[in-house]
Amino acid sequence: MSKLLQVDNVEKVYDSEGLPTQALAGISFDVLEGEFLGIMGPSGSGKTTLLNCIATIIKPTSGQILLEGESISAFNSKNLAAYRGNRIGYLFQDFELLDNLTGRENIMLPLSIHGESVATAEKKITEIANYLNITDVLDKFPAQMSGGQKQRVAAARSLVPEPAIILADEPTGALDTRSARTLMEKLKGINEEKGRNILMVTHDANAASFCSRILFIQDGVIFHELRYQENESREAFYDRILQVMAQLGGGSANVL
Ligand SMILES: Nc1ncnc2c1ncn2[C@@H]1O[C@H](COP(=O)(O)OP(=O)(O)OP(=O)(O)O)[C@@H](O)[C@H]1O
Repeated sequence: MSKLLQVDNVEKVYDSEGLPTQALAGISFDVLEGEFLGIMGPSGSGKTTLLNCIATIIKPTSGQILLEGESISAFNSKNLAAYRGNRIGYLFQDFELLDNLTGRENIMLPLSIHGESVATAEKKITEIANYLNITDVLDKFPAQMSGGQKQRVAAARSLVPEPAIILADEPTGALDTRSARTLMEKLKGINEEKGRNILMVTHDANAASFCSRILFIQDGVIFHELRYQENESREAFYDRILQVMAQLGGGSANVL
């Protein structure tokens, strides 16, 4: 499998009011084509900092990040806009849907920005809405949807421009157990059936058990790695995740 994303010796030191905090301490890993990679670790271990560096929301202090072999820090403003707009997709805990737009309009938003024709956009939306079971909420506003429906609309919005990788930060964090499970099953399906790449930060062992590989970080470096074994049950993988979490401390282990 080829390397989709390369994180090479990335260090991030925050300097707030002269008090330096090392959030990432020279972290290195690759995301391979077709992976659903989970990032876990205790609170303050650097997970969001890592995701924000990949999303170009913040700049690493040193080291480099490459997408499909290209260094994202070397992008000019045009390439950077294209990278943020359609090579990476985002899925966050708090949905971030626009309240005054319907589900369909929210999903349509990135397509309109990229100048997609209405007919093509409609076709893509119909397909993804069917897959995520949100067809009946497409004409509703976010306030008229359940949390799970909102998050699946947000997932559709992040998937529809077909980015090279989806960056998900605690996507199940605001969902009840059933909705969290549905979302994870759908994300796993999209990864396996449609070959979409996902990098997901989570505290939740259940959500992580849908990943193909998990990196555990502590103090800004990789502490451990787990790989889903072929023919392994999700429950067995979940148990292995819990064992590592017990060594690390922190995190939640609610059964989905
Ligand atoms: N803007 C900032 N300025 C200064 N320090 C920061 C800033 N953002 C994060 N930090 C510090 O960097 C470290 C890593 O934070 P980060 O948010 O990446 O951790 P995390 O693993 O995502 O935590 P959590 O699971 O609680 O969200 C922490 O010590 C945190 O206090």
